[in-house]
Amino acid sequence: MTDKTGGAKVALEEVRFSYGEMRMHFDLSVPAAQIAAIIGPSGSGKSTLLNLIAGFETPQSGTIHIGHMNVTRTPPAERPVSMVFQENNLFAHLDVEANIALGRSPKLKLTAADRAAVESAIARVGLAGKEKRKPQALSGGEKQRVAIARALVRNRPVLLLDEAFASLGPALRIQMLDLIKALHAETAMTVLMVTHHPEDALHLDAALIFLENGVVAASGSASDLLSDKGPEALKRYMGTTA
Ligand SMILES: Nc1ncnc2c1ncn2[C@@H]1O[C@H](COP(=O)(O)OP(=O)(O)OP(=O)(O)O)[C@@H](O)[C@H]1O
Repeated sequence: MTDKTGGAKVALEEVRFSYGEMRMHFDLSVPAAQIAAIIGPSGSGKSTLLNLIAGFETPQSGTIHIGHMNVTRTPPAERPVSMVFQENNLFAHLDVEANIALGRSPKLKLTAADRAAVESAIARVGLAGKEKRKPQALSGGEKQRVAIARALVRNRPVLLLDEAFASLGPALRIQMLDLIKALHAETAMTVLMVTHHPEDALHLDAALIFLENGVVAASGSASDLLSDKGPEALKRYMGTTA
């Protein structure tokens, strides 16, 4: 796949959302074609932030823009995003090819162009020869490759990864990060990635967004924020304060 999808800017303005007592307030902007890693303690609001962008949750107030589109009240399927979760991305009764093709046509009514896009995505994520396998015959890493291929054929400018590689071992996680890096270089999509590994942001040369208690406590380049001069709150999270 060599077509440049081209990313879109993701901007949340004064977005407020709460689950009971847990009040969250997001004001942030990720430029088009940037990779941003979202880190922070458990319960700080990382998944909620992605769910608001994807449309699985709706803000109580504030606005969300993706590119020039105000998507604050837009249903998830109509937003220009794809999302990959930690698990359960695939339908167990469908083979690799069909699981990916769902990204083009939810009823699997495929045109020749759709089939070509699916074939190309399968090759791009390194699954050629495994098209007819069902998810149960795939490793954890292969399953996530299928989910990424589905996102690729959707051709959306924003990719959301919610701890997508958390259940993989370290070497496989790095392989998947390298795949994202290569796909990003080809498509220039905007990537927002929730991770419990701040070093992932360094590996991807990404921006870092650090959440604490439902707000952005720090943001900037990963190498700056993770250096000695980074904010105290981040050092506490990293366990690097004296
Ligand atoms: N569906 C829900 N109903 C009620 N409260 C929720 C729901 N989902 C999340 N919460 C609460 O909202 C807060 C933020 O949750 P969220 O899942 O966004 O955090 P997170 O940073 O992704 O955490 P983790 O790293 O553990 O996945 C937490 O206090 C959580 O308990």
